[in-house]
Amino acid sequence: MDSLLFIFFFLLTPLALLLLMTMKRRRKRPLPPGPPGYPILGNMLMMDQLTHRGLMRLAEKYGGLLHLRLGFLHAVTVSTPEMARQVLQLHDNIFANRPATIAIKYLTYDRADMAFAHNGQFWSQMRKLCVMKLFSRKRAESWASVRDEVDRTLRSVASEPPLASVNIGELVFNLTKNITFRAAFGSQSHQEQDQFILILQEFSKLFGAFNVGDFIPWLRWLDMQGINKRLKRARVSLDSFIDRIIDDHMKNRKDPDAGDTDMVDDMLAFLDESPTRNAKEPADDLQASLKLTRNHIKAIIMDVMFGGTETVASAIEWTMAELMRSPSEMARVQQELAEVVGLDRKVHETDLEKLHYLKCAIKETLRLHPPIPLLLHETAEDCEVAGYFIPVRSRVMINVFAIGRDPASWTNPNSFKPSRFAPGGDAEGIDFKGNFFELLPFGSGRRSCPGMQLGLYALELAVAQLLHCFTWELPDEMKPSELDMGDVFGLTAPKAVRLCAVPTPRLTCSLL
Ligand code: HEM
Repeated sequence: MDSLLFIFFFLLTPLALLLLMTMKRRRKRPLPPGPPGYPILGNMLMMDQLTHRGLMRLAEKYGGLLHLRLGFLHAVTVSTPEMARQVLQLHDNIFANRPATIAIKYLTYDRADMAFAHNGQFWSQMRKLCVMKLFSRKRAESWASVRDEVDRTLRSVASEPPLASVNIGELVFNLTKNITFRAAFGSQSHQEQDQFILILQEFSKLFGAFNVGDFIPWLRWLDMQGINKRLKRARVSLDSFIDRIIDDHMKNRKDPDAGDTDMVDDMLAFLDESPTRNAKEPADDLQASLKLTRNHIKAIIMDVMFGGTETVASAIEWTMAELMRSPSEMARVQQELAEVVGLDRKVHETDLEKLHYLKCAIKETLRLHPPIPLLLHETAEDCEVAGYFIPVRSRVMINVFAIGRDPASWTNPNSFKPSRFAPGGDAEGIDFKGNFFELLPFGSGRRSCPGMQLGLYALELAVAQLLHCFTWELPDEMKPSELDMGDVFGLTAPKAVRLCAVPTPRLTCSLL
């Protein structure tokens, strides 16, 4: 009896008090508004509405900060510039973690990459490595692969028979895939590239697969969909593929200052088993403190492949599609190209800075079609935003797509009007570097895109060359207004129907 009393007073009473205090605190600060859900399942039956477009519609009804319960998980969506400022600037240290599904944890070697690492020391060192070495401006400028691959794409278009329609979507996806593959691994055989694409495709399917265990943890062990077996197989294929490439690179070490290194070369200096790892010179702070394993290298390479391929490809395709749907805007961009570059040569990188209207058209495309429409973050602790309670480990979805079309921030938000960013336009001076919360295609703050410079370089050069070297007509006498502008939702939001168009050479010089 005595021991029962002891348990009651010394263990249960404090626990009950704690519970009461938490409930009292919670009652003062409600969760953000949201649609009602069912017991245990919460809003899981609304899964098909959790796309950028579905969430934008829900935000119109419930507001810029919206709460959903997905099984045992709290989810919050952010759909206005002001709410985005609150989570990405005011409370950025709380909102800078990343959520990860079972599949993502396994395929990133338990968050050994940068994109899925939680905000902390490891992530900040990885970020330094990426910003200073792997994705630096110097690398962008010396990225011969961008120039070479864009030229190769132009040659392939120029060699099409007259009046043949070109699938621009496929063309530019191949282009960006080749660019990132060469930047990551250097030149490899086509056979190796095809093998790697198969691995990437399986990773992509597994990243997007719905897994009940992510929402109801006690159902994890069941593996009803057989996902665990597929995850193991996918990782074994990646291991054997990249281990071979790392071994080859270790055998043929390159001078890091030679200027022709790829990302694997650059990361070898940080590999724990590397012979140069403990060399006396040069040992900057990062090299002394950051130790990478092969798993880190594999995980970072996957970040680059996923972060840098489809994003850039979909931005090129959307820019071309928006311009083809607005012939007067297309004419203005091509007129600028003719004046700045001249019709007797291709575009040089140094021309890009002078192509102001082309840049406006790209900015307007990124506003209407941000390649990553939902930014996924996770809270590191309980907090309060705009008077609402957001629990720790909530999944946060920042709806950049809805924000870019916010009627309170943009006039005619759904129209394609590049001139809004030009001198005298009502959005003049707004850029996408993360200071203007109404335009966030690259995010803002500590988790914003570290590959922005590289991405923009490939995007601007590809669009400029395609529009300068050719005029484009829609096939089969299709009218611009008939162009399908629907998108599909996944890790990115590319065009649902690939853009096809008929090119006619525009320059007096040969492209072949
Ligand atoms: C048009 C091109 C691109 C767009 C629109 C884009 C957009 C984004 C966005 C929106 C984020 C997430 C921001 C957040 O969660 O708050 C992101 C993160 C990231 N991007 Fe990009 N990106 C592009 C190109 C690239 C390229 C070329 C690379 C690599 C070479 C890259 C690598 C990454 C990585 C590694 C992250 C994760 C950063 C972190 O979690 O700390 N991206 N990008």
